Amino acid sequence: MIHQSDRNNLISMSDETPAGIAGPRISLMMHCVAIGPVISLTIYHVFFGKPGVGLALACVCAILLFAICLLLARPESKAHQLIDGLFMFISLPVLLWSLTQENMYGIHLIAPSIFAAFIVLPVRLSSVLMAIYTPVAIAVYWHLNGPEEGIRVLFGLMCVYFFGFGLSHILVSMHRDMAYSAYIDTLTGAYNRNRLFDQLKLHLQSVRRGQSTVTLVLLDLDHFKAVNDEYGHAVGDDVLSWFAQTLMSFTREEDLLFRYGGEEFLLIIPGQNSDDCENTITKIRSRMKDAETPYGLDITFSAGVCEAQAAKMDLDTWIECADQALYQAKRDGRNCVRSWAQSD
Ligand SMILES: Nc1nc2c(ncn2[C@@H]2O[C@H](COP(=O)(O)OP(=O)(O)OP(=O)(O)O)[C@@H](O)[C@H]2O)c(=O)[nH]1
Repeated sequence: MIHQSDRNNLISMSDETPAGIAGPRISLMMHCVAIGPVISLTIYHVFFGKPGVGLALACVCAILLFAICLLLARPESKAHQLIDGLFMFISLPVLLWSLTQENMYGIHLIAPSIFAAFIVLPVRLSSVLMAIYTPVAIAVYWHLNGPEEGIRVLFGLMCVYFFGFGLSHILVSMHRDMAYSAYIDTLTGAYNRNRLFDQLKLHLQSVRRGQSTVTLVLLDLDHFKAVNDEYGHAVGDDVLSWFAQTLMSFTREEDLLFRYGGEEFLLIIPGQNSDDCENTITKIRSRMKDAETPYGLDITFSAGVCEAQAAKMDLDTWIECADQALYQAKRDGRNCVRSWAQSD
């Protein structure tokens, strides 16, 4: 089982926007369609007051500027969200203010702007912001036009609010679930190989920059075939699941566990060198020995440890060296840990 905080970090729903998960091109189109009319109306009110060629040009320029800003910022980056936020925080009050003006120019754009906020802002932010903005817009309109008109707008805007709220949550949670099942091995709860190479690359880069020490551990259950043969595949599955979960409960938040193969797991342990790691695995082994195992089976594992060495290693050699150390542990009788430096 991977740590809860890490599951949450895998895809943080509160930071995601429906536009952002659609990919850069669709995202850009959705931003322009969603915010474009709101920008147009804002310029109209602030600079012109009545329609004309100047207004049209200003609107085109504003939307182009907006699109360029977004193109320069990576989707889902903080800069991207800042640009969205900035445009929404300028546009929404202007729309509200327009309700207090003669002819209430902005009334037709209040509903689209609420919807736009749900599409381009992070879900948590848009839910809170629009839960304040929608009643304020209704109250302003009600106050100026009386209860009969007010009730109509109330129904309309509340529908838009709940529709936008529901849609944005559905889209983002569907995306999160998809990303989750793409990264997590369902039997054990450990990460699967899809995420492994990205993480190894990131850690190797930080070692090369001299920023950290990272050690990789390959772990393999001993005589696991015998468990399957003697007790059946279902019991074997329970053992794998127990092993992964127990391992994760004995490691730190920043250690990442991957299911590397059938009964083979890989741990990335940042901040520990080879010796520290050997000690850690030895401690884990003795805690596991005392733990309650499924069906009271005697479960042991062998481990190969390899610290990343900036000058020498690429990804393949790093894993290969850990594999050699694991092979040595198996040759030395199993139920032990060997580090690559020793076995080399
Ligand atoms: N139940 C179950 N068994 C699996 C799974 N994946 C692989 N296996 C089994 O794991 C066993 C691995 O056997 P071996 O590679 O011979 O390893 P071992 O018996 O642990 O022997 P040593 O590693 O040398 O100690 C095979 O019997 C596979 O069928 C799985 O998802 N579930």
